[in-house]
Amino acid sequence: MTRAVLSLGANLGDRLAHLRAAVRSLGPGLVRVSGVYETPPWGDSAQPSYLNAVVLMDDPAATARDWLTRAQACERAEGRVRDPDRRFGPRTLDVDVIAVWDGDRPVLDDDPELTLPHPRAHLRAFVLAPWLAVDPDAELPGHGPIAALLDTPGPAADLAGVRSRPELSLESME
Ligand SMILES: Nc1ncnc2c1ncn2[C@@H]1O[C@H](COP(=O)(O)OP(=O)(O)OP(=O)(O)O)[C@@H](O)[C@H]1O
Ligand SMILES: Nc1nc2c(c(=O)[nH]1)N=C(CO)CN2
Repeated sequence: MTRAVLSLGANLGDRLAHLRAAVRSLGPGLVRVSGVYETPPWGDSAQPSYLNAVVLMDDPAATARDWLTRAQACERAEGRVRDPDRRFGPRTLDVDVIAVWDGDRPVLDDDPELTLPHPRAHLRAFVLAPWLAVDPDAELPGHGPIAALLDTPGPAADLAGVRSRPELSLESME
């Protein structure tokens, strides 16, 4: 049985529509959806700002690898095109697997195809802030409480630019 935290990001096209499509297609197993946040681009500043959110998932049948398969299927469905020359460049939809638990045990893996926890999650206010809002006691395996991570220099500096967009809810999409 696995639980997973996935992060969603979009900065091209109809950003909200891409996030909504991801939430809809992740469907069964969705436990909680964060609010939507407007965030400055991280890692490559010459691109539009992002909408970011985090979802908490739980599916007794899913392996850790299944979460990556589902994440990548969502990205493909939203027409994501990878630019090999821009590692952190713009995209219609990015779905990252932030962390996975098998029962109470965190899944740790240094496989480049699926590194767990996500190797840059602890540095990203655009992941930590939405996650904290839906699970204040959460811990990122190997790094500790996410509330404390948001107090570390990189995320703390970036947090000032992270803005809640309550009018852009992902929860009631009918
Ligand atoms: N935890 C993870 N979540 C998503 N992809 C991962 C993870 N660990 C490794 N990968 C691998 O990373 C590769 C590149 O993924 P992607 O293009 O989404 O990266 P990115 O979004 O540009 O950068 P970042 O992973 O820093 O957000 C994928 O082929 C995937 O197999
Ligand atoms: N604010 C923000 N910046 C990013 C994001 C993202 O989702 N949000 N995703 C990236 C992909 O690696 C690179 N930079």
